[in-house]
Amino acid sequence: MTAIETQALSKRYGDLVAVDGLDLSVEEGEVFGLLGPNGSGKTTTILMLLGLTEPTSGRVRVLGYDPVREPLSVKRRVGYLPDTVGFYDELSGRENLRYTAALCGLRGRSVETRIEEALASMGLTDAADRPVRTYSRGMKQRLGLADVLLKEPQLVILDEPTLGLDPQAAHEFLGLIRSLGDRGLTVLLSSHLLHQVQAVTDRVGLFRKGRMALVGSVPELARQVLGGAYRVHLEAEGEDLESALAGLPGVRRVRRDGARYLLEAERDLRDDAARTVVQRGGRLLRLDLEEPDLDEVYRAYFEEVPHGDAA
Ligand SMILES: Nc1ncnc2c1ncn2[C@@H]1O[C@H](COP(=O)(O)OP(=O)(O)OP(=O)(O)O)[C@@H](O)[C@H]1O
Repeated sequence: MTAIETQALSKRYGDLVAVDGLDLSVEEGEVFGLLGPNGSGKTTTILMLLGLTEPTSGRVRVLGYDPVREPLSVKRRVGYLPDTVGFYDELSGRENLRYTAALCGLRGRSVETRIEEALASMGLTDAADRPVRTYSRGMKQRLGLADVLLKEPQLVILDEPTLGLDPQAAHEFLGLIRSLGDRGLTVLLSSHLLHQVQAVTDRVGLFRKGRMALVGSVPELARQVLGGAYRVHLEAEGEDLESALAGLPGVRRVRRDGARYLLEAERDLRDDAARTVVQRGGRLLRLDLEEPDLDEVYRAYFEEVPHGDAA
C-alpha cells in the first residue's frame, strides 16, 4: 500500500505559494527523506499530511485517509516528532510517557510494559526516573521518539529531528530512525543535512520552491544529475586500457590522467575492470569505488539549474 500520496497538492499564504502542485508517493515500509533549503515548503507539506493545516488545492491521502476530513483516523496511526518536543520538565521520562499514554486512551497493565519497551528501545531505561529537566537535548529527542512509538504508529513523521544535536548524538539518533525502518515502519524525515539523510533513507525527494525537483534513491539521483552514479578509480600500467575500459557494459565515461583512470558507471564494476586490466597483460596498482554522494548531487543540481534561491 502507498503510505503517503499527494496529487497536485498546493498551499498558498496570500500571494506566497509555499507548496506548489506537489506529487509525492511514499510506499509502506519506506524511509523517505524530504530535503530542501530553508523555506522550500517541507514543514508546510508535513503539516498538510497531519491535517494541521488545510491545503489550498490538490489531494492528499495518508494511510488511505484524508487528513482534512478524517484527522482523527490519521492522528491515531501517525506519530509526529516536531523539531522541538515539549515535555513536563519536572516529571520523569517515564511519567511523561504515562501522561501521553493516558492522553491516547491507552490503559491497563500492558501500558507499563509498552512504556518500558519504548524507553528501552531508545536507550533510556537508566534515565527513566530522572526529571526531564536533567536530560540532554539528545535524550529529549529520544524520549520524543519513545513518546511517538507508544501509540504504535504505522507512519512516523520527523521534522528536522537532529537539529541541535552534537555529531555523536545525531549519529545515534539516525541509527534509531533506521531501526524503525528495519522494523517495517514507514518513516518520513525532513532535513537539510544531506549526509545524515543519505545514511538512513531508502529514497529522497529534493524540494525547491515548493516543488519536488528530484525524487529517487541516491544512486538514481546521482545517475540523473551526475551522469554516472558509481565512480571507480583505477590505477594501472598497460597498453590500450582506456578503450577496453570504455567498452565495458555500464561504463558512461572514462577519464584518464597518465596511469590513473576514472570510470563513471551505472554499476559497481570493479570486478570487470580488474579482469580487463589483467586480461590485457596490465598491472593493477589501485582500485577503489567512490559511492555516490548526495551532497554532490545536491550541489550539482542546484548549480546546474540557475535557481539563484538555493541555500
Ligand atoms: N503560517 C504561515 N504564514 C505565512 N507564510 C508561511 C507560513 N508558514 C510558512 N510560510 C512560508 O511558506 C514558505 C515555506 O515554508 P516552510 O516552513 O514550509 O519551509 P521549510 O522547507 O520547512 O523551511 P525550514 O527548513 O526553514 O523549516 C516560506 O516562505 C515560509 O515563510
